[in-house]
Amino acid sequence: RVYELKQFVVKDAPQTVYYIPDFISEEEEACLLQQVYKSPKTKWTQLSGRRLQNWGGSPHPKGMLVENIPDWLRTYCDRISSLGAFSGRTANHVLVNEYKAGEGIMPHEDGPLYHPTVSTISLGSHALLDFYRPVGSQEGAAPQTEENRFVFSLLLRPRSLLLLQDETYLRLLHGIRGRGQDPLTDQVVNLPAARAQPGETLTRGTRVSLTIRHVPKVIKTKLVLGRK
Ligand SMILES: O=C(O)CCC(=O)C(=O)O
Ligand SMILES: [Fe+2]
Repeated sequence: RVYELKQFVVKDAPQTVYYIPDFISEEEEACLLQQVYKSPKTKWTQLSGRRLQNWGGSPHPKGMLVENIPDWLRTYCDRISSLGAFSGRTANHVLVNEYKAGEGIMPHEDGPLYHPTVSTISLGSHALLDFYRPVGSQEGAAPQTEENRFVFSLLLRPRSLLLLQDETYLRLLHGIRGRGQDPLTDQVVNLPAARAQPGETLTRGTRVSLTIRHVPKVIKTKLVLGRK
């Protein structure tokens, strides 16, 4: 399993980043987008700079109350899990994020409630995912601006799969700048795999991402209706 993934490792990133272009087909992308936009309006949460759908339950320190993941997402949870992404476990949680051109997500850590692997399928448009050292992690008196905490970026093309593990997931923050255009520099470490050149500028459209993860601590409700 790991052997199959090995060819997709991003060598210029700290360990461990896999970037798989065209992980899904255009038909699958279209179907997924259709399903995302067919979901009930109440499934969306509006945040500043993006909209969000949560599937599988709300992760909680005491355990996640498991909710059903619909088949259209379950297929991808299974497909990614069978790559060995979650050390033999199966993904049970999906966040759907929608970003309009110019929107983004502040640098953050995903926190301890998830297995330390995140997998992301991008739909509709690209994004530049930026990585930062946490505040306070550098010696000396240099001001801790976002700029000098910045480490590298990854270009996520539509239909690609990104897998982040280990150091990259645990020690760095990740975010997406809220802007409409992305100039590509050599700080984007997966340009060849993403079939792009430094110096190019990509214009953003609406991107929908599926963030697929495994939440180890769950509570399964035993609701047995109509029985003693
Ligand atoms: O849209 C993305 O690729 C990133 C989403 C993310 O970081 C999150 O939901 O925690
Ligand atoms: Fe995140």
